[in-house]
Formats: sequence, C-alpha cells, structure tokens
Amino acid sequence: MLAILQESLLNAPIVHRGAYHYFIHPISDGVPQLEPALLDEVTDHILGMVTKDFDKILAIEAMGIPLATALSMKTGIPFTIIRKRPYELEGEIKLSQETGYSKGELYINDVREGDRVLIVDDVISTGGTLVALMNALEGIGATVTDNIVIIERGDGVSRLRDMGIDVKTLVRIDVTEKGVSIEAVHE
Ligand SMILES: O=P(O)(O)OC[C@H]1O[C@H](OP(=O)(O)OP(=O)(O)O)[C@H](O)[C@@H]1O
Ligand SMILES: Nc1nc2[nH]cnc2c(=O)[nH]1
Repeated sequence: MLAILQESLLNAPIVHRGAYHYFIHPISDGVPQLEPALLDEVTDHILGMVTKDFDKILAIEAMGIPLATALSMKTGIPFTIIRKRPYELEGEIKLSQETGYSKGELYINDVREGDRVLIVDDVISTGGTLVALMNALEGIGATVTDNIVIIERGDGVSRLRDMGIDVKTLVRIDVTEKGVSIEAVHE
C-alpha cells in the first residue's frame, strides 16, 4: 500500500547539506511536481490514522501547507500555519527550530488554550522541530489530538517517544548518498 508514495521515494534525488544527505521529494519539497494522486493517497491515509476529534489542523511552513490544505478540504476543518516570519500580533509565540541542517525561528498565531489540534508535517528527522512545537503548545494549553508526519528518517520518533510524545508516520526511510531505501510502511 501507499504505492505512489513508495515509488516516488525510491526515485528521490539526494543532495548534500553539509554532512546531511537531504532527499528531495514532492511531499517534502514540492519538487519534482506534486501529483494530486500522491497528495490524495497520503491525506486519505492520514485521515485513516487519526484517533480523536480535532477542531484545527496545524501545519508547519512550508511543506506542511499542502497537506493541511488537502486535509482541510476533505474534512471541512480549518487550518493554521506555523510561520517562519513574525506578525507581532498579540499573543504570538516564538519558538526556536533546529533540524539536522538548519536553525531558525517559528511563530505560532491563532492557537488558543483548549484548542484540539491535529499536527501534520512532511518529514521528521532529528525531531527538533516537533519537540519545540510540542513544548510551545503545552505552554498555550492546546491539546494535540494526533501528531502525524508522512516521512520518518533518523531517530526523531524514538526521541519524542522517550519524552512521552507519540508521533505516527506513514513510512520510515533510510537515506544514503546512493538514494532512499524504505525500511517500513505503516499501514
Ligand atoms: O525533525 P527535524 O530534524 O526537526 O526536521 C523536520 C523538519 O524539517 C523540515 O522543515 P524545513 O525547516 O526544512 O522546512 P521546509 O518545509 O520549508 O522545507 C520538515 O518540514 C520538518 O518541519
Ligand atoms: N526534503 C527534505 N526535508 C527534510 N527535513 C528533514 N530532513 C529532510 C530531508 O532529508 N529532505
């Protein structure tokens, strides 16, 4: 299952970001082009994995956005984007994001105490982004009903699990300079 996702991952080009082998894929980069059939496949799969009701979808800029858009269209539930730029609105929360190849700031707006949010993102690698986000949401008093990421690599999921945070992924991959291999598909 997840045939289109698997096939496209096996064809993903690899580039170097320092020592980090970075795969390039329609879901995580919008390059090569993101076919509607792939977006449909992964978002249907996400909706089959959610365990609880939610009233907001939370996407991390940039590549959480197409996922959240498709999920919102399928469910009628609104989404909010965690942005990489500030708006300086009242109540805006700033958090520091660190990945395997970058550091930056993220800004949360329009998430409030008592909100029930589904977090959706394209990739988890070190887990740095989600750890920072989960801490910020706990501070706000929002409930994360499910945390779903399409592509898993590295030790981020086990790092979060050790902290008591559950993250579900659709596929686990390994990335070397030769390309992507698929280690597990989570049906
Ligand atoms: O588990 P981590 O090591 O934190 O990596 C995961 C993060 O890396 C990517 O974001 P990136 O900042 O590259 O943004 P993009 O969506 O704009 O490519 C991805 O969308 C995740 O948010
Ligand atoms: N596209 C892409 N996004 C990532 N986010 C974390 N690691 C990666 C990666 O290797 N490729």
